[in-house]
Parts: sequence; C-alpha cells; structure tokens
Amino acid sequence: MDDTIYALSSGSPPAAIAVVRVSGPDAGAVVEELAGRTPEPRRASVATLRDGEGALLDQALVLWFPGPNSATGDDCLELHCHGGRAVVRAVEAAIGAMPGCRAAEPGEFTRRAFANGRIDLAEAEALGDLLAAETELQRRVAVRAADGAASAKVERWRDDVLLLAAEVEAALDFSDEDDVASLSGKFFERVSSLAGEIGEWLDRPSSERLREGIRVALAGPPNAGKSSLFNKLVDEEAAIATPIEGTTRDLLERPIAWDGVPFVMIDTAGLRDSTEDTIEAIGIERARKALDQADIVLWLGEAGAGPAGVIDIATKADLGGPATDDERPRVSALTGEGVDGLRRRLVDMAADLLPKPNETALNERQRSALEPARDALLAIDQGLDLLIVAENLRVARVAFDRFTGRASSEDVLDRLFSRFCIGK
Ligand SMILES: Nc1nc2c(ncn2[C@@H]2O[C@H](COP(=O)(O)OP(=O)(O)OP(=O)(O)O)[C@@H](O)[C@H]2O)c(=O)[nH]1
Ligand SMILES: [K+]
Ligand SMILES: [Mg+2]
Repeated sequence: MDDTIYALSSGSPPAAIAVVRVSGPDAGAVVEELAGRTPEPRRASVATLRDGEGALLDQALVLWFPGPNSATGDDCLELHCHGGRAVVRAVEAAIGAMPGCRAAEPGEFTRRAFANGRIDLAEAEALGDLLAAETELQRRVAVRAADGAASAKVERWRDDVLLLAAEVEAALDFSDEDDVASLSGKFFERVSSLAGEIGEWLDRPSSERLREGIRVALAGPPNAGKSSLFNKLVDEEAAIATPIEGTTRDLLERPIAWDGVPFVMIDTAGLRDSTEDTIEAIGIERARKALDQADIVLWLGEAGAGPAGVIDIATKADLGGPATDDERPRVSALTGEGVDGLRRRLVDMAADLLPKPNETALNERQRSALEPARDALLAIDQGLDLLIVAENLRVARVAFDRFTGRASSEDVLDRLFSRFCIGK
C-alpha cells in the first residue's frame, strides 16, 4: 500500500494562508484526528485542528476529497491554515507523527495523479511548463497544452491505427496470399494522411524553444556599438561600452521579454582577424561560437560583410546618414532612434521560430516519441508483405503509448516529476 504524503502546497510562509495537502490511504485518518470528524466531501468547513495529544494547532478551512474523484485519485485532504511559519511547522509535524504519513517529494502529488490515470504524461509535462511560465507567451502555450489537446489527438491517432491494424488482421485471416492486394486503396490513403498529419505536428517548433527563449547575438567589428545597443535593448547598463576597441571580451547574456516573447540577448567581442591580445583572441573565438548557436544575429558592421544569415543593422544613426541606397534599419544607441522598430522586428521574427499560442506545441520528449510512428507509417506501401504492414502499425501504436505515458520508463517519470516543486 502507498504511503500517505503531505506537503505545503502554497507559497513559502509567512503568508495570509497556507494550504497543506494530504493524499493517500490514511488521509481520512488524518482529518479524523486533526479535525475530530470527517467533513462532508467537497464542501468547505471550518474546523479546530488539534494534534494527537489534543493540543490546539490552528483554526482552519478543511476540504475533504475522497478518491477516486480527487486531484490525485487517492483520498485527499486540504487544510487552509493561517500562513505563519510556526503554524505550518506544527500542522506538518502533527501529520508526520501519524502512522503511514510522510513528507511528499517534489511533484509527488502530480505523479500520483498520473499513476492513477487522472492525467497523462503530456498533461503532466504541460503542467510543469505552466508552473515554470514566466512570460505571457509561455503561459498561453502551456495552458493550451495542459488542456489535454495533444493527448486527445494522439488517442485519436491510436484509434485510427487500431482500426487499420484490424483491417490487416482480417486480410491476413481471409486471404490466401499474404499480400497487400487484399487491402483496399482507401487503406493506403488513410495511412498516408495519418503520417502527414503527424508530420505536420512534428514540423511545429518545439515547446522547449519557448522555455529557453530566442537567442539574439549582436556581432560586428570592434567599436561598432554592439555593447551600447545591447544596453539599450535590455534597458540596463549591463555591458561596458567605451571608445577603446576590444572593450568586450566575454559573452554577456541577458534574458528579456517583449510582448510576452522571451529572448536572450547576447553581447559579443568585436570580430577582427588578428589581435596581439590573448584575452581578446579568446573572446573572438567565443563570439564566433555564439554566432553559430544564435537564432538571430544582428550584424553591426559593414553591410554584407558579416557571416551568412545575419541581419544587417546600421548603427550610430545620430552621427549622420549612411548612403541613400543603404536599406539597413538605422539605429542609434545614443538617441534611441530605431530601437523600438528593431524590437518589433525581433518579435515578428521570433513568431516563426516559436510555438503559436493557438497551436498545441510538442516538447522534445513527445517529438521523439512520435517520430517512429510517422516513420513506420511512411514506410507502409503497396509493395509490402501484410505481416510487415501489421508490424509497422504496431510500432506506431507503441509510439503513441510512449507519448501518453501508457508505456513509459521510470527514469522518464523521475526526470519529469523532479522538475516540479514540493507540494505539487
Ligand atoms: N554617437 C554615437 N556613439 C555611439 C553609438 N553607439 C556606440 N557609440 C560609441 O561608440 C564607441 C564604441 O561603443 P561600444 O558599444 O563599446 O562598441 P562595441 O562594438 O561594443 O565595441 P567592442 O566591445 O570593443 O567590440 C563608444 O565610444 C560608444 O559611446 C551611437 O549610437 N551613437
Ligand atoms: K568599444
Ligand atoms: Mg562591446
């Protein structure tokens, strides 16, 4: 039998209210002991809490959720206590003293909900993202994923595959030859449209992109004004900017969000071919690596002189205009000219690289679970033996089960749930 777990599920005390949650087979015994009665299910009531010796602990709002219709699927108890540190400590100690009760591990309530089939793995992951969301776009994408749309979709795909597999079984039973001639043309159409639909989901940006933010590196020759523009963009005197060439050596990163879109801005050392200075040379090496790894590179040097794929920017616009045929966006770190426009442009570019709030995004684990399904379905064609078609459909089904967590290994679960905080 499972332990009964308990934890403070609200923020750290002192706070107005502290919510202590209890889940497991002994939750009923806990409420009996502390409140002296079992409250009516799912109705808030006030109770005087006392410990095992009858000493007064607190006056609290008590909620009793008998399983299986509870958040975790087990018997659940919520105590809304006064949010003082000592109150919480005393209530937790009283619960911990009861047989079968122990403090919860991070994410353990959610893990129980998963084990009891209250949520699937994709929903648990989305919940983790929702709790970690710091920007508006992160929240919108995570809240959408948490509604179970991806799981529902994968369940439908799984049903489709089971129907297709049944057709293959029937063909195997009734045909003399084990060849695909006994399958209808429609069968292959359905297989390829399914593969196409999965492929379309796989083509979407992954949800990790959103967690990490879009990496924007500022690059160019020494004294181009990179650090000055960097400071202007992140709205902080973060980088040292001076008239001396080679001022910036190390990479400097600052996370920032515009319009709810997360970015990581990166200031880099000025690029030049040769330098006597060992430190600067290392800085240049780091700068080149940062450019390779960036999603967007703003090139502040001469137009067209930067590496491929960069966005040319004309800096120091206040010092006089470049040639009239220069079509680069003009910015000035000194006056702020063009800086808002540049921000807007970055936000627009990021939209193509990030999940859309109205589309369900998959994370890397979910993508690697689904890829074998798409590949197995793509491999099905008229030339195959029926038994091989059946095997490919089985591979697709197993992939869907990995996605939802029907078939998932303990270490995948450990990794996921350890991301959660205690009490969740
Ligand atoms: N007038 C004007 N001066 C600027 C502007 N941006 C930068 N500067 C000046 O240009 C010089 C170099 O600026 P930095 O921001 O240090 O240039 P950098 O590209 O980071 O230089 P390194 O780190 O040495 O490669 C400084 O004296 C800045 O004050 C600008 O928009 N207008
Ligand atoms: K400089
Ligand atoms: Mg600099």
